[in-house]
Amino acid sequence: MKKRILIADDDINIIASLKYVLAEQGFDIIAVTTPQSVLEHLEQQTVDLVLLDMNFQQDTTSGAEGLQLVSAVQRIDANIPVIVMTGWATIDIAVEAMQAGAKDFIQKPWNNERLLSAIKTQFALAQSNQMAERLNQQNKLLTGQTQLADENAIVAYSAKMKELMATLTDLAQSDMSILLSGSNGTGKSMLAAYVHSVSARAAHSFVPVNMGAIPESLFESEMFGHKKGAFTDAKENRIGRFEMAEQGTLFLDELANIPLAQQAKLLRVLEERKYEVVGSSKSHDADVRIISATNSDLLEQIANNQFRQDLYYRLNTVEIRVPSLAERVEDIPYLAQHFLQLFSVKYHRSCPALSDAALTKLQQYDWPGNIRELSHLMERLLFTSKKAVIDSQDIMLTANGERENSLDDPQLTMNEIEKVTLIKRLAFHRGNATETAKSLGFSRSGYYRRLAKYELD
Ligand SMILES: Nc1ncnc2c1ncn2[C@@H]1O[C@H](COP(=O)(O)OP(=O)(O)OP(=O)(O)O)[C@@H](O)[C@H]1O
Repeated sequence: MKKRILIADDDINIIASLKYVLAEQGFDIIAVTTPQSVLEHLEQQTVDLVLLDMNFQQDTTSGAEGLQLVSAVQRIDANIPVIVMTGWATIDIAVEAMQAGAKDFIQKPWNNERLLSAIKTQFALAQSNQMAERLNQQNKLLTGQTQLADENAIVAYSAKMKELMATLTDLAQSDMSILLSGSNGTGKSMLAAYVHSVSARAAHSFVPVNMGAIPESLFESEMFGHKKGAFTDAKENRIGRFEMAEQGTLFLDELANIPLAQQAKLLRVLEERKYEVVGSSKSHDADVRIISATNSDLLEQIANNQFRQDLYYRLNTVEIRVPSLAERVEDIPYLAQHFLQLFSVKYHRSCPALSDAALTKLQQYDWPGNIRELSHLMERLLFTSKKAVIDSQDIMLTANGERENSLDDPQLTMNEIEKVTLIKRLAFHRGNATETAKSLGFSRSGYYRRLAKYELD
């Protein structure tokens, strides 16, 4: 949009030549000849800059009239830059005008280049002030929300996520088994907990179990519990996950990692709605709602005889696909700010803002690790950028979606090297846990132990 300049001078010849010079530069010009009409115009329309004569009556040389007008303009809108002009320039008038709020001072007869450069400088300054003010407001808003920072708050602004949340809220009212599918880090665990929290079972426990992390030999003991002495290592009675989730929700995460033999045991419990504690023959009712999650293609696993079809049908009364982050780029700015806020509260640091260019960069990246990756990046940026406004060059991403973490850094400890390697390998296998563990030579439980250790889970 064209910038609008208000010229105020009582000499119509001066107005004519200023108009000529400025209109040629593409500015929209309004010209007035009395102090009163300056104020009237400012009250009625948007003006981006005022070019003001300091002496409206030719015989006055004090500049008092101009000074009063500068102050009056400031009272109407302190953000409008005022450049004063006078034919009787003295350093005193210049100083007074600046003190009254003028941003610059031009001496008549003026030099066109100097005049244009002064005007352009004011427009550039006004724009950056406006930007700083916007960021300041955003920061205030975020700091004001500090008390409300909630790591369980689900960010869902995109149409896809709004629809998904509405479906889940609806399904939560039923007792149906829900299978959440989607890549790693898309929020499946969080959404499972959400369903529980708005369901009729909310007053009871939500019990997550990472099926990949349970050693095969301990599956029954973990899930159904054991009696003291039931096997060599059973030194105490142990409550299983089904019992913990009694009347609540049992969340079976990484479902595809259940070995076939254990799948049969789980299926029996789900069919009969009864289970036995290891070392006891007494049956317990399994009053739990099951939500499960997977990032694998279960149909492919069924076709390869790695997953039981009957168990799949038992668990997927409803199957919901959680979209990857790249499929909901509209959420990225909100998520990024949400995590910056959460981490700044956690680490007692002031919360930085993200520049528009930084947000664009985040939206153009493909996020193989999805929301978890975004969250880790925001945590890291809080320490590496240390700026009030994070800009695009502060964000280290590469075009193919891999992080620029160098293992050659001589400062890295062995743990840090392991963590970086794990992150890189996970990204390489696009979040596939089985492939990542296999390629690093870790057992499934060893892999999950490390994920937990480095807080990558
Ligand atoms: N919509 C969201 N709003 C805010 N935070 C989110 C959202 N979705 C996910 N998160 C956060 O991102 C991280 C990863 O989410 P979560 O663990 O639920 O993903 P997941 O799909 O279960 O991952 P995995 O398949 O690896 O188990 C968590 O810290 C979670 O709190």
